[in-house]
Amino acid sequence: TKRRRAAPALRLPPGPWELPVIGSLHHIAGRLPHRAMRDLARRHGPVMLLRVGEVPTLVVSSREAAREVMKTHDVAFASRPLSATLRAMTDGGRDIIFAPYGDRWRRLRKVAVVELLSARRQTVVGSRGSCEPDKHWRRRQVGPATAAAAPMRLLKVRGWGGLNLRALEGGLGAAGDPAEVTGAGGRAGRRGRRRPGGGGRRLGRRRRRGRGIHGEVAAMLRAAAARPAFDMRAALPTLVADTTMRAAVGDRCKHRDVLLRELERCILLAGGFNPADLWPSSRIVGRLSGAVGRATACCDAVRRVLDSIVDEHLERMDMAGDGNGGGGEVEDFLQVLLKLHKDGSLEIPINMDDIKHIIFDIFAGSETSSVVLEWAMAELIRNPRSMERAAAEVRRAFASRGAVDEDALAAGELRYLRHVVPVPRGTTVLVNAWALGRDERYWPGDPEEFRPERFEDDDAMAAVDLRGADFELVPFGAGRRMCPGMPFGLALVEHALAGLLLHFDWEVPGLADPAKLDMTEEFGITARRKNGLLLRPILRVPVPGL
Ligand code: HEM
Repeated sequence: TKRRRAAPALRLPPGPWELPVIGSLHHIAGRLPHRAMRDLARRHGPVMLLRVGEVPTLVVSSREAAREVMKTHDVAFASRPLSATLRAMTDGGRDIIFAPYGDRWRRLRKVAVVELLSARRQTVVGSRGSCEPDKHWRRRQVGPATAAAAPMRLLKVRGWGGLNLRALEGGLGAAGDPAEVTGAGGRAGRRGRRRPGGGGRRLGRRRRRGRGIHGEVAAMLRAAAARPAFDMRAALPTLVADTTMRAAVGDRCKHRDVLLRELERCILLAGGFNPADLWPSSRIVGRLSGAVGRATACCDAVRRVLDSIVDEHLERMDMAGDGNGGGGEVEDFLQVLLKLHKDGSLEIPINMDDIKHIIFDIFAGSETSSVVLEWAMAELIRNPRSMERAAAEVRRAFASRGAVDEDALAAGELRYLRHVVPVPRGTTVLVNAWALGRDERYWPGDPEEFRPERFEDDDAMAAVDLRGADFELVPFGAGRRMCPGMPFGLALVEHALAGLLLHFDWEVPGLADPAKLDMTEEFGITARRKNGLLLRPILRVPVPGL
């Protein structure tokens, strides 16, 4: 085909790396794909080209190969594959997560980083209004972990990631763009004081309405204290959704449950191996599959909710007259986007639909935080010694203060040269982050075992960085498309977990041996727990406000 003739070359290891998967699609569809692909990689090597339906799919399962994709050839792999389902869901990539790499993606991401996810904003969003943003950030970035942050480091859950989706769009070896916004922890954090789009005008930094991370976590803890059994599966996504929407649209969203339900559908559709996506050239398969129709329905339902949120905002902004809405006290992310739309100051104009996609991205992108929290709680329940140690440390740090203190928490060869093999343009690339985080070569001992002590100072693995520098642990991805919500996600996860461990001991009702807790995984675009997590809270440190 045309695409094949234009094939660039990627350095790959020797071996039988091209496998037709059509005959054994059950490997992928019937089991968890990341686990199935890890097993295939053990037999066939860390770089395999699978043919999943008609789609050439390069599966990458070693840190060297992951580095090739996400660092050496980051530009070539800087787009994500847009299957028919994803195209329907995102109006052809009008959002940030699935926007094709280029100027438009760069500018949208920059707006999100600067106006919502940067350290400065994160502090505003999460704070009780007390700490200085820059100091707060610097301490988080370079400072040695404080005593309070130490227990949280113990709780790093290895291999959070599922499959990182990338697509080979451009040629390999293209020059990088020095003006890239890589994430809130990088250059963007330092540059994040200017208005995106080059306007140079500083956006108002007013105090936000209501509470941020601290307040939402406190509300969850009060709810836990009032119940004999606490349903983590319901509570954690609610916590994350409320915190994120407060930051994005200024308040809790009254349509939160509808958005969560639609998000659930999107995640299943986006991560599923839909026939329409695997045989894109077949109209019959496309029609029979129904996935595109379901994706369009999801997209429409989300748009209806966001329509009403946007209308309310516009009304408030009109009434306030100063363009800020809410009586001049608040400027949330949606207002920033609406103003950019109205005054056209973003070099690449955004329309109202784009704005809705971006807001939903923020809502959807943060979902991972609740997945991580639920896994962390489940692992701690199964490993009472780790739980005991973590809870003891959190209580030592915070019990005398009566609550988690945000400021204290914040203070914390290429063997591929042998063969050069053509990789067709348009190939889907799956970096199996899940497999990397469980690889015996990088995590000796029992790599599947939850052992937070791995990350303690005297262990060889303590220096492994989860911010995209060490490719055996890439929960937030790496390179240009790395997660821009990392500081926000980490702050939320750490704060919520510290609160849960500070105030309560936890038990599983009716389960005598915690080691028997069900840990089955479910497949979706993120690696989630299959079954819920109903836990009994036993109050240890009074919850403030009760
Ligand atoms: C613990 C929490 C989180 C984890 C583990 C996580 C993980 C990830 C991963 C693995 C990627 C793909 C990176 C790649 O392709 O290299 C990603 C992308 C993204 N995440 Fe997160 N994330 C988290 C929290 C958040 C939050 C809180 C937000 C927003 C509020 C967010 C917004 C996004 C966005 C917009 C992208 C797409 C970036 C782009 O394509 O340019 N994430 N995240």
